[in-house]
Amino acid sequence: MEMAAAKAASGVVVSRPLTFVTGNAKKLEEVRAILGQTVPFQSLKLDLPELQGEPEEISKEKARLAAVEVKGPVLVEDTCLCFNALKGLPGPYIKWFLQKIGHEGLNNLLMAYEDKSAYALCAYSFALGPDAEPITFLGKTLGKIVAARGPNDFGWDSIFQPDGYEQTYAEMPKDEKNKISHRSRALDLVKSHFAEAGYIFETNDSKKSEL
Ligand SMILES: O=c1nc[nH]c2c1ncn2[C@H]1C[C@H](O)[C@@H](COP(=O)(O)OP(=O)(O)OP(=O)(O)O)O1
Ligand SMILES: [Mg+2]
Repeated sequence: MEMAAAKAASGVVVSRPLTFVTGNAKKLEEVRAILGQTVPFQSLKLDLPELQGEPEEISKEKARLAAVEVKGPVLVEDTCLCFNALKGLPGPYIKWFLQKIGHEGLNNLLMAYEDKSAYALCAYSFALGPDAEPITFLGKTLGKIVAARGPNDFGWDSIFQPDGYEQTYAEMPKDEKNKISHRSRALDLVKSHFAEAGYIFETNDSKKSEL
């Protein structure tokens, strides 16, 4: 399907709403908090298949699949947790590692190593439609892996302590995490890109909302 994008005086009017596709409610919560005020979007709960490979490629392929499903502009995200001692693993496979071995198992993976440093990496991909090539934006936060501290309500938040902080992501107030997180850093780039392109996405109530 061809995406109609008409030039308006103030920007590019995209004739469809932007859809953020994710199967993860906690992710969506953070994206709402970080992006919500600036960029209007709707969400679609869909657990898209993820190809093995480098984070950027996984994210791009997710965007391609999402754009075909939605038939319009989509934003997707793939998050990695990378241990330096393990040359970046579990990386994109963190979801399955977490599911199978949990916080303690993830700590145990590093038992044989002195180096507990890690980084959280977020790869956002945006596609204007099913025929458009997705663009990717990366955000990274450095830290280390610690024994779980704080509420256990979002993934590996309780075992990741960002550099310069005494608290894990889980112990930090949400707005504090959202200031320094891998997710907010990647979304800053997404926001800048939308602002530069001058996109005006159609909103659900069919009012056009300017950036
Ligand atoms: O800020 C975060 N703090 C803690 N944990 C996090 C965070 N962000 C993602 N996570 C978890 C969710 C999943 O276990 C894995 C990423 O996998 P990832 O494929 O990106 O997420 P997902 O499958 O849950 O949702 P989606 O449908 O958007 O792919 O790390
Ligand atoms: Mg996923």
